Amino acid sequence: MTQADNNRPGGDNTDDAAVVTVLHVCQNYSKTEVLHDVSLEIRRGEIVALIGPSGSGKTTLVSAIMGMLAPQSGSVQVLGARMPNRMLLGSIGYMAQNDALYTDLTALENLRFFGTVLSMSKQQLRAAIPQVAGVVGLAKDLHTKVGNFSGGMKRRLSLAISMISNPPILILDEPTVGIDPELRRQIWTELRRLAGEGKTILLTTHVMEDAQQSDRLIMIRDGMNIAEGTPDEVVEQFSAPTLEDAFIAAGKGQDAHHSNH
Ligand SMILES: Nc1ncnc2c1ncn2[C@@H]1O[C@H](COP(=O)(O)OP(=O)(O)OP(=O)(O)O)[C@@H](O)[C@H]1O
Repeated sequence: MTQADNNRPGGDNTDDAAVVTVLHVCQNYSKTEVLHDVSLEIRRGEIVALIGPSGSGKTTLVSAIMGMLAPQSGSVQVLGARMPNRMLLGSIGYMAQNDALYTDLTALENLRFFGTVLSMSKQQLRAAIPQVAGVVGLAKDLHTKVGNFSGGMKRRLSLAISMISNPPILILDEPTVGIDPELRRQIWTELRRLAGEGKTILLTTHVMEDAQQSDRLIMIRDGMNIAEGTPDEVVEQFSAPTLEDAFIAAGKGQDAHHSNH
């Protein structure tokens, strides 16, 4: 553990400590309930995937975990602190679903900008920028204006930015959209390395390969946590041959549940 980790709130977490604890969270927009009594726990060094169909509440749940919204009921704790908590912003590297990048600036300038916002020194940036750019395969494109990047390159730059300050928690909203299989593999190797160092990684995904590679899956449907476990356990819970079949079976089960109420 680095000195920086020790200085962070809750940075002395032991290996099996819960880094994220969500308890009975409910969230409504107007009269629509988007999250219904969601509880979950994520431990240090785990890679957890939230999987669920479009509109099931994954991004809303992630926003509550990050403290970008205060849920109407229930609680969220991150590194032992109740969220929302501004002190924890620097401890969470976030990759949003919509790339929030400066298109008039180069990739290098974007990385420098976001690193500076996080109070990184010039020396820290000099070391971190080539490292994170290498991870996402953008080392040769650092001097290109982001406005000239493809969609996948923008996703990769957003991922690099989320990692720039080496935060203990990464929250990645659909990180591999538009990323080709070879680079996806490279990114997964890096995520595994980071988890091995004790980083905690939460991602949302529709991509079954990503779900399959995660340590644990949390299936979200209609704002509810309907299944949880390792990929093999989830497949078993639905008596399905593959994860994709389990995902489809979960949808059918949920539809049947609705028609009975
Ligand atoms: N600020 C908001 N105001 C009103 N409704 C919202 C707001 N944010 C999200 N919603 C609604 O809440 C529901 C859940 O949205 P959310 O973005 O959390 O789903 P998601 O699972 O992340 O979907 P996707 O996979 O498509 O990103 C959707 O019906 C969405 O329209």
